Amino acid sequence: MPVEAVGLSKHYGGVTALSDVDFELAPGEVHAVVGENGAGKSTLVKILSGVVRPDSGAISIDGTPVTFGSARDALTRGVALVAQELAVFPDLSVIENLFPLAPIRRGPLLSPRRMAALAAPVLDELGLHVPLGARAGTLPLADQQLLEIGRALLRRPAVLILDEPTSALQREAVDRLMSVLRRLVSRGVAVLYVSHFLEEVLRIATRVTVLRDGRVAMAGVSTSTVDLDGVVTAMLGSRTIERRPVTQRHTAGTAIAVKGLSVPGQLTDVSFTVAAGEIVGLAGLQDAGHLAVLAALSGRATPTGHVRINGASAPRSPRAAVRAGIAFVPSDRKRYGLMLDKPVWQNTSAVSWLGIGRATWWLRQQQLIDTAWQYGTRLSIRGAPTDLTGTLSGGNQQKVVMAKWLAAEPTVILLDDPTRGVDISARAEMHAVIAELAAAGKPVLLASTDLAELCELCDRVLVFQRGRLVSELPHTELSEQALSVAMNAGFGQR
Ligand SMILES: Nc1ncnc2c1ncn2[C@@H]1O[C@H](COP(=O)(O)OP(=O)(O)OP(=O)(O)O)[C@@H](O)[C@H]1O
Repeated sequence: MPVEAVGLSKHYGGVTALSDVDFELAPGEVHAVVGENGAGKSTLVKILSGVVRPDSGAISIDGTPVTFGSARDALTRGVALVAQELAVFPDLSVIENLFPLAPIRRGPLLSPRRMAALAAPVLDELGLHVPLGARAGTLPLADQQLLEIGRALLRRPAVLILDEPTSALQREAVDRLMSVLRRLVSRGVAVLYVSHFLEEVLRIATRVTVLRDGRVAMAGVSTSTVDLDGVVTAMLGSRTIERRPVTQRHTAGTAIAVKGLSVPGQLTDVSFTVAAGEIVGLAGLQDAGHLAVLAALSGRATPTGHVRINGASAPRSPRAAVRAGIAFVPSDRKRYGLMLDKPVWQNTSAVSWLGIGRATWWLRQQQLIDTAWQYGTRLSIRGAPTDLTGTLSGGNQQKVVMAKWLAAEPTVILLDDPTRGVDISARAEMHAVIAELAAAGKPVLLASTDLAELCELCDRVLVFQRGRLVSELPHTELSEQALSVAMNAGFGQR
């Protein structure tokens, strides 16, 4: 057994993140850890990889007790972590990110040519084809995620810990990662895999452990003896997921009209309309142009062409978009979404604040905290309005991003992977909220790497390839299979 943990506990102030957790990971297995947002998954993997020290409990590797002083300490013992929050160095190049210790260990072993030679097969295996000299911060989120995985693989770990490795990845990249993991496992590597994609988990993992409220609710059960229902029941305990029927919507009038929209290098001559109350999906592989549509409509790109949003022209900046009532919920919460060093309530009121001015903002503090409670309860955010946002679990942070836009009562909703890293019950709740916004007559544009999400929510989906709008699937024709085919079909169908 390379890793054996007994009685791990971790408290943050009054919050119990992990309580008396036993966990084992064998060579040549993928052991998945699942649970709702805030269940303690990241805390467990951070302890096992030396990032966080437990309050109590013991860890042994190959039967030898270990105490990790740091992540580097764990690395020297063969334990590598790909953390949930991406930690690429944005100003360093791809190759510098892959070999962050190279400047310290200078010498013939790590000459630039040698580094490139070592990196090439790993990046190839992962399907990450980017110039080695490119600045990591300029890469799309999915490539940054692959870059981090590549960095961990180059360490040739005996134990590889992946915390939500596929949250930004398209299906093809996920499939490639699965093949890589299968190869690693066949070589005897032990893999700990944390994910909210339960089907993916049951596909790749040999065993699954479920955490609930910091405790083990299902311990290392073989995936051949448990199904999706069993895992979900263990995750939720006595609770059930409330799936409220999607409110009947009446779409009327054109709310968004786009004609000949282009963004240099990203989008070419795209035209479509969205009715009030309609949810229109945007789908495409990486760099297909669908995200450029959101950027153009939210003031984050300078487009050419003709745009009318509720009768007004396209906003020229993110601030102008906010003032025009256009909400943009990003997938990259670290970069665009949140002030992590501020309490939750300041984040949830950050957008409304732009409209009401700083002085009033302070005067209305209690009211804003109440609003944060209200949305926190609605989206089941685990954490109080006064908690620092950075102390919330990843999925709960994503819910705060959503809450801050809801609190601003927007008139146009633009969403980019809004449920990334969010657990199944919160996902259902967020879907209900999106459907309600549409039912209230708001136009919604939804980009998502989660094809099931597009099928569940959208009235129709626009499919993009290489900067062009190539097809449109009405609700009646929507399926994950159909979407996948449309996204991958040869360029220029139209
Ligand atoms: N640094 C911290 N300070 C305070 N509380 C924390 C800290 N880190 C985690 N917590 C709390 O511990 C609990 C468990 O968090 P953890 O990140 O382990 O959950 P998780 O299962 O990984 O959730 P998610 O699926 O959202 O990533 C949460 O209530 C979280 O708010």
